[in-house]
Amino acid sequence: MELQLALDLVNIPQAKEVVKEVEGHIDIVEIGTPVVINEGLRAVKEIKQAFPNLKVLADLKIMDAGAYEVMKASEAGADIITVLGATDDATIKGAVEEAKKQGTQILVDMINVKDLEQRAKEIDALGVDYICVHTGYDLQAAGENSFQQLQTIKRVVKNAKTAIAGGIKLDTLPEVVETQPDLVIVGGGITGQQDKKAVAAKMESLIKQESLA
Ligand SMILES: O=C([C@H](O)CO)[C@H](O)[C@H](O)COP(=O)(O)O
Repeated sequence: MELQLALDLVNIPQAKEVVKEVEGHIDIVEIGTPVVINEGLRAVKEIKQAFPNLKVLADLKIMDAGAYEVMKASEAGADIITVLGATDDATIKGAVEEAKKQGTQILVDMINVKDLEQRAKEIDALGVDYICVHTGYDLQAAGENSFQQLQTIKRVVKNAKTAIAGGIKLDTLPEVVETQPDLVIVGGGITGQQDKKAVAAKMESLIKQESLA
């Protein structure tokens, strides 16, 4: 099980500061969608250059032009790029083919997918690397989470790795790791804390314990 730090509400210098603080405790650093909107793929490039030992995920949430956008993110230094599960298969296939050429990986974000079980099976057959359940900020504000959805994809996904994102905090992490996703994505649960390093270290320890169990 791996831990991904999601950076959403920062600029590039702030992103570097946060990563410097917690880099020993995370596996992947995510350049979040709001950061890409504000700073462009330059954010991916600068973080990869500054932290070459960490994998960098570009959260582009691709909905169209899969191959082209994956190519651009890969050229900027991304190791993993996100595509939305709600899009059509042609976009996902294009993204997967291009990622293979580039030596990068595709994480499909299932945010707002209505028939999760059926769509997860379809997407699993397309050769993606990760399938991720995700409750976005707007539904988190309404008290929702994806813990139940994680159990669904754990049951039906046979090839891809499974991942979960959306509002995970230190106190809810044990419930998440019990279901054994391959990847846990945490943003505000680390970035919103006073002592980010201590929280990331505790999360890492919970995740590694569960991986050994
Ligand atoms: O993908 C995300 C969201 O849609 C904003 O871009 C976040 O990175 C993801 O939800 C993880 O962040 P937290 O919910 O703060 O843990």
